[in-house]
Amino acid sequence: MRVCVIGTGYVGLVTGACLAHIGHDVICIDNNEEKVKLMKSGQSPIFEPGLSEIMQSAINSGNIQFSSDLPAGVAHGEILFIAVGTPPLPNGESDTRYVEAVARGIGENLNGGYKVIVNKSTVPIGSGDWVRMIVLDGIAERQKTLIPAGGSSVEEKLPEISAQFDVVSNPEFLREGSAVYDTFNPDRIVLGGNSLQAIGMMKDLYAPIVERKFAADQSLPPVPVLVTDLSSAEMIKYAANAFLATKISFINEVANICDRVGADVTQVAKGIGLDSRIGNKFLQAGIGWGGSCFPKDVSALIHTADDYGYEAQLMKAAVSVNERQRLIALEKLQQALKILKGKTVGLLGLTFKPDTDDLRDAPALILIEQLNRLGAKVKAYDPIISQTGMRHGLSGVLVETDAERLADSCDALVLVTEWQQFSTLDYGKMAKLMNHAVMIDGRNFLDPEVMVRAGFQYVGVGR
Ligand SMILES: NC(=O)c1ccc[n+]([C@@H]2O[C@H](COP(=O)([O-])OP(=O)(O)OC[C@H]3O[C@@H](n4cnc5c(N)ncnc54)[C@H](O)[C@@H]3O)[C@@H](O)[C@H]2O)c1
Ligand SMILES: O=c1ccn([C@@H]2O[C@H](COP(=O)(O)OP(=O)(O)O[C@H]3O[C@H](CO)[C@@H](O)[C@H](O)[C@H]3O)[C@@H](O)[C@H]2O)c(=O)[nH]1
Repeated sequence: MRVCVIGTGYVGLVTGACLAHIGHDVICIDNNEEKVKLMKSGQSPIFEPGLSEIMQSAINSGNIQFSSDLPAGVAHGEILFIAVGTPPLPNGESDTRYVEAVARGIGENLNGGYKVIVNKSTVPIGSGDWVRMIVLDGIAERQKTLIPAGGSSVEEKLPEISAQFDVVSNPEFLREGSAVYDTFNPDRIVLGGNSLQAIGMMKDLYAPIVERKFAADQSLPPVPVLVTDLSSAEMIKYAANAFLATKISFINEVANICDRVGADVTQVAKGIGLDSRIGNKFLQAGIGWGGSCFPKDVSALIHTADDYGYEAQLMKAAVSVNERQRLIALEKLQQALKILKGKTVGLLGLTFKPDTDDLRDAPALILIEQLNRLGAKVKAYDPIISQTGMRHGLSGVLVETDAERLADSCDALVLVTEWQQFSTLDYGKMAKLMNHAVMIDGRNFLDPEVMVRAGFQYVGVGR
């Protein structure tokens, strides 16, 4: 099928590349010319395992094009994905201005056969109908520009724009760091809308994925496809993220109690996770959740509830537990070093999770800010950020090129991101290079006994 994906961030680029890889004819549109240039040269503007390979295979098969030409994209696609960002406004509300710009742009350029406009961005409940309205506005705007010069009556002279379309909500559940894998191996596909034709086209589009033709385990039953109304589809996305974030806040709260009573939260998580009603995923206690989605999506749902006069108490509690949790490493550093002024703290990892270069709402950023406030010097080593350096605009932190340089002269290390590489560092050597060999393991990632043998005073979270 002919597909146009508008917005080539994590979601748009992975979606576009994966759909091209499974045989669709895809054009990816972005208004950032630099990004388009980079993608045209076969390079991915983001670090995401497996993405460059998928992009390259799609480029080689001629199934993918990159462009900043929205009209060309709209003309090309039978299915038009909106995949631009929906960042948070200061009050927690979702900023939908990029979605609005794209929807208007689609309307202004619609002319021709039937199109399905798909909201893949995470958008507030009700946005499906709103997008429809904006597209219609765009069509009306264009129509005005088409009135022939000298036309006296709009009704008389208005040319026909053939613009039949439906809007579908198709929320995205991929995780950064495993986005390509998640796209080919989804737990479910959610389609919201009331047009049989549009839903039928979406099912055709995803058929190879539903039938697990590109899955790691092709013997599994087909991927469940949930067809529902627009608002429920939009709500599913927010509810899924809010539930997962709450689950993490819950285990973090349990970890803080474990710290006080002398229990080990990793054992507790194992013990409760074996209950199939609870499940063992998202029970990793640590320094709190971050990233481009959980914080903004939970806040947006709280804001929506607020708009309807409902106080989302549980979600607000999940957020406040998380805000406190992000400072837990600071508290533990103060317990170990007492005074932080003048001390040097090294951060192992900067990104909000491993296998991504994304620093959006990363717990490391708050730690850097707070350590600076308390007069500590902050250094960091991150397998990806150390390579890409200051392009990320970090301030208040010296980014080192390897873990041993990081350890040199530090008074403590904090493991912030559980990069796999951090399991095989020479911790014995690192401990010797430090002023004080203190290790705050913000992800309970390291083996406490190994750390003690390496010469560290080891401090985990709830263990
Ligand atoms: N990042 C994730 O893991 C993830 C997962 C699921 C859902 N989502 C949701 O998907 C949406 C996109 O997220 P993201 O992280 O990929 O965003 P992003 O910020 O990484 O990328 C957005 C892209 O859209 C482009 N853009 C903005 N305005 C445009 C316009 N008018 N025309 C063309 N391109 C335009 C930007 O240049 C950028 O490349 C958000 O709503 C997000 O909540 C994200
Ligand atoms: O047991 C856990 C699991 C995760 N985290 C933290 O939670 C945050 C989010 O992690 P993860 O969910 O793995 O990454 P994202 O890429 O942000 O993915 C989430 O957000 C996406 C955007 O909406 C959704 O599509 C995904 O389904 C959803 O998992 C990160 O800071 C993790 O360190 C924990 O602290 N403990």
